[in-house]
Amino acid sequence: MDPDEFHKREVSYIKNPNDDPEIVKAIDSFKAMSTYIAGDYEDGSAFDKLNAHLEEIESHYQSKERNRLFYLALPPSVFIPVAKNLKEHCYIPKNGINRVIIEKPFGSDLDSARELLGSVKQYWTEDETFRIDHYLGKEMVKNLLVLRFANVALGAAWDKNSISNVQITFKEPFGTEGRGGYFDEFGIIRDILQNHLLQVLSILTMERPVSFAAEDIRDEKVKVLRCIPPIERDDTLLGQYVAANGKPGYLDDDTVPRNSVCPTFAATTLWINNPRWEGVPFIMKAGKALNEAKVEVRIQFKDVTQGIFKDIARNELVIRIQPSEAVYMKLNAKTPGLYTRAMPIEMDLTYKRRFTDAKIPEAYEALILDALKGDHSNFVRHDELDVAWKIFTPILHWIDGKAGARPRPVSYPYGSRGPKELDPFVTKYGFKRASEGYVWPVASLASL
Ligand SMILES: NC(=O)C1=CN([C@@H]2O[C@H](COP(=O)(O)OP(=O)(O)OC[C@H]3O[C@@H](n4cnc5c(N)ncnc54)[C@H](OP(=O)(O)O)[C@@H]3O)[C@@H](O)[C@H]2O)C=CC1
Ligand SMILES: O=C1O[C@H](COP(=O)(O)O)[C@@H](O)[C@H](O)[C@H]1O
Repeated sequence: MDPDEFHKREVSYIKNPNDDPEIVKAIDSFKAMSTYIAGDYEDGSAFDKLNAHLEEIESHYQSKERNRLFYLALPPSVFIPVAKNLKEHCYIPKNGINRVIIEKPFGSDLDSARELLGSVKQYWTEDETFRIDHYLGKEMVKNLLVLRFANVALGAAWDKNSISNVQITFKEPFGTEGRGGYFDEFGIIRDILQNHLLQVLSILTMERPVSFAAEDIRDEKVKVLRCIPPIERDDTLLGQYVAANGKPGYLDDDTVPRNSVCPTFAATTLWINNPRWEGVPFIMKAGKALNEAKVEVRIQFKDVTQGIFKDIARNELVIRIQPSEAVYMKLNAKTPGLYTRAMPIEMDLTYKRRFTDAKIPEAYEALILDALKGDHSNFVRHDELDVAWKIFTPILHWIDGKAGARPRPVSYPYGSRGPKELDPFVTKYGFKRASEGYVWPVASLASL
């Protein structure tokens, strides 16, 4: 492929470059040459092909000085050699800026992540390295910082005194669909919880950063993550989907090893040992082949003290990351009319209705632009990764069978909400379904 094609492919992530002079400047200052997608190199000849590519790029750009951004989405086996080759063949040593965006997996446990980090560091400095977690580019994840720190009302209730429990949920309505071979090595915890959901959790719970500077934000994220002890087995529920509703089970995927006990669903509760969050359960749950596509944060506030109101619904703040971004707060209000009766209502910010002409950027679009600008705020720092692996490694080793027999996930039908054990699991941590009897939108009061 003509190396200029790489640039086009990279820039094509940014949908409307001409809308904003800053974006045009950032793109012009970089000729991002290389988008290595894992799929391009998945066969055995991966390394040879990459070498050929690098030579091609090298000869094409030899005489031209330009800044360079490399995007590496590669299987671990070729990752380090490529990082090394890029440094040796394509690096601009003088008067140029070199940056490398790296995709997960960043290792598979604490030791392997440290080894990987160490190897990359031999060639690329922390300043040049952009570890991407595309959840950090999602509009609603970026909004967390503003919601939390630009609203005194929310800030005042953001702690153990007001909050009973928090759920961070990822649901996908499809299974591995022939990609089970890849998935089976990782499982749902490495695929979703250890990175995407933990990133959401850290922004949700960190203290206010001194400024919007990347290091100030990342310092606060690391600080709160360091307060989280490794996940306990008793705080974990693992599931695997089975055939139902005419859809195949996980083990029916030909690329999945027979009798695999890889979890395709996990719910796990994290605890934050600091004065703000002590005792508040943070339940992360993620699964494939579930009943819907949804990623949300559900913050459930405590019950009102008994007295004038009994059996009243709890307040809940829902931050829906996708699909259809929304923030809604469930409150109680008087039903209109002559009598005083409380009913749950919602204060609703649905983006499509409120921001009718807004263009919400794709996560990758926003992040690649950040990398072009050299802004690390929404990329994962090395110590953040280290502490994330500290939290998850013991439970992963248990699941991998490194601490005795491998745990067997409970089964759940394709297209369901998850294992039947899920509702007792979340109830154990104080979750009470606030929506029982909740009608939205309310068409008629008489129906209530
Ligand atoms: N802006 C908007 O679009 C707004 C929409 N609404 C709508 O109002 C309705 C109520 O809102 P909301 O509370 O968010 O949604 P739900 O009533 O679907 O409640 C969601 C919560 O209850 C759990 N849950 C769902 N079904 C069951 C079940 N059968 N048994 C036990 N637990 C269950 C879910 O768990 P899990 O996630 O694990 O399935 C989740 O924690 C929804 O239809 C929502 O779309 C309300 C306000 C604003
Ligand atoms: O990183 C991953 O994320 C996707 C889900 O991303 P989203 O932007 O569609 O929410 C998931 O399907 C994939 O398994 C995982 O590797």
